[in-house]
Amino acid sequence: MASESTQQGRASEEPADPTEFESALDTARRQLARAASHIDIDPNTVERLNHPAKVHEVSVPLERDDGTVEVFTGYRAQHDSVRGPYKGGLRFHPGVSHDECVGLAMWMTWKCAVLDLPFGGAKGGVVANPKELSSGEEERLTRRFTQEIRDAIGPTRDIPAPDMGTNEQTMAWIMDAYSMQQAETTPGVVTGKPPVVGGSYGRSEAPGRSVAIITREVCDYYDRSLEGTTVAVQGFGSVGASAARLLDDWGATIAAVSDVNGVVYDLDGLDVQAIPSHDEEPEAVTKHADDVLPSHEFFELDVDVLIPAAVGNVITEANADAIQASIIIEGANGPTTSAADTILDNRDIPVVPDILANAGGVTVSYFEWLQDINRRSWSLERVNDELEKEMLAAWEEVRSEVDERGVSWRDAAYIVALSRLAEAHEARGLWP
Ligand SMILES: NC(=O)C1=CN([C@@H]2O[C@H](COP(=O)(O)OP(=O)(O)OC[C@H]3O[C@@H](n4cnc5c(N)ncnc54)[C@H](OP(=O)(O)O)[C@@H]3O)[C@@H](O)[C@H]2O)C=CC1
Ligand SMILES: O=C(O)CCC(=O)C(=O)O
Repeated sequence: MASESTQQGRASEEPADPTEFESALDTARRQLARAASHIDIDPNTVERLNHPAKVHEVSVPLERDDGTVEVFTGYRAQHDSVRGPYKGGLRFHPGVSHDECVGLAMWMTWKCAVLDLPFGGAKGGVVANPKELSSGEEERLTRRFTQEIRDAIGPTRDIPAPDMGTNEQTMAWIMDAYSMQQAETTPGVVTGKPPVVGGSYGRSEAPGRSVAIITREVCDYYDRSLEGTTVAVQGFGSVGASAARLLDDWGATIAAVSDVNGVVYDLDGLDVQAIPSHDEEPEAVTKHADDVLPSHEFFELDVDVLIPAAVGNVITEANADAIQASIIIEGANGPTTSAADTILDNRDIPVVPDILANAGGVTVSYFEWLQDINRRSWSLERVNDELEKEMLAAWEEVRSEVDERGVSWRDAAYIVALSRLAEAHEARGLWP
């Protein structure tokens, strides 16, 4: 039984009204509360999981190319480490905030647990728009941020990785800055590095590959062949472009892709292999297109599968009723608000959650960490084979919860994750 003071603490942490703006933290807390109600879990463990273990907030001074100094804010939220070192990406984006990092760190905890990886959850970032920084400024910002969080990270403590606005190059700078501070080369401090400095083959495509694998399995589950299935993918970055290209390879028709400026749509199929990804050329989806639909029309497209793979909070109660697709696969983290989740549930539109669908990124990060520890490089074929096995194992666990309990895909994934976390907390004896 929780003490009165804990219950008071809980009440004060209630997420805001779901019809108002919902932060990643609000969504993550609502999802946790809902999933916990399906299983027999100690309320003290749930209360612990409702809060991050630590949030580091740092000021990051940057000397701009013109000699002026601007101070940016950076965060590293560490949610839970009961199953292993903290793990999760770093974002460079103007929308980064304390609460966003905490919500995203919670999702990392569940994601690692769904995949049964020996990691906990973290997330961080810098409140900055990389499109407004020169390459030199981006490098100085990254190195200084690394210096500010150096005591919080490390190969057995907390291992960052890429997320929106960061990439292999960012990770190489972090590895170099950290290694210089430690006076020894430490590849295991970050994952998602270029293979030439200890990165894993296949890491940058891995989250998109897992989205494609799960889309294939979900289509099969609902007796739908990928051949003839039309798919719309929002965002053409590390996640969206790889998912779209693989699904195209596997016979699906990619009818729409989008970037920050809008949507490109052709029901007969787009040549997604020829469109540069965000990393190759930002905003290339719309830059070279003749007809561009406004961004909000993405959710009303007449396609079979929607894959939001850009930013969070895009499927809301304002557009959930207008969705025509019959399956949603979450490529981005937190694209669906709680209110939208309820609407889609009532409309019998399955939403396959981020913590399963895009988990290929952190899974290959785990492979990279193992390769760094062992100083051995795996071939691309081995990485992709092992990823396929891990994703299918997680898919089977989640699918059987859906079949046995009749719960949503999100609740099923949470049940798998929470059961593992509860057992680990109990085994370590951290809780009464
Ligand atoms: N990278 C990773 O390893 C993983 C990332 N994720 C999640 O996937 C999502 C995308 O990340 P990632 O692919 O790495 O990001 P990238 O930075 O590689 O690409 C982001 C893409 O989204 C587009 N975009 C940005 N803002 C908007 C918007 N408001 N509306 C529509 N499109 C937009 C960008 O367009 P433009 O080119 O015009 O800027 C770009 O195509 C995030 O939620 C991230 O947390 C999840 C698992 C792993
Ligand atoms: O690879 C990782 O460690 C984390 C990737 C990530 O940030 C995510 O899955 O959201």
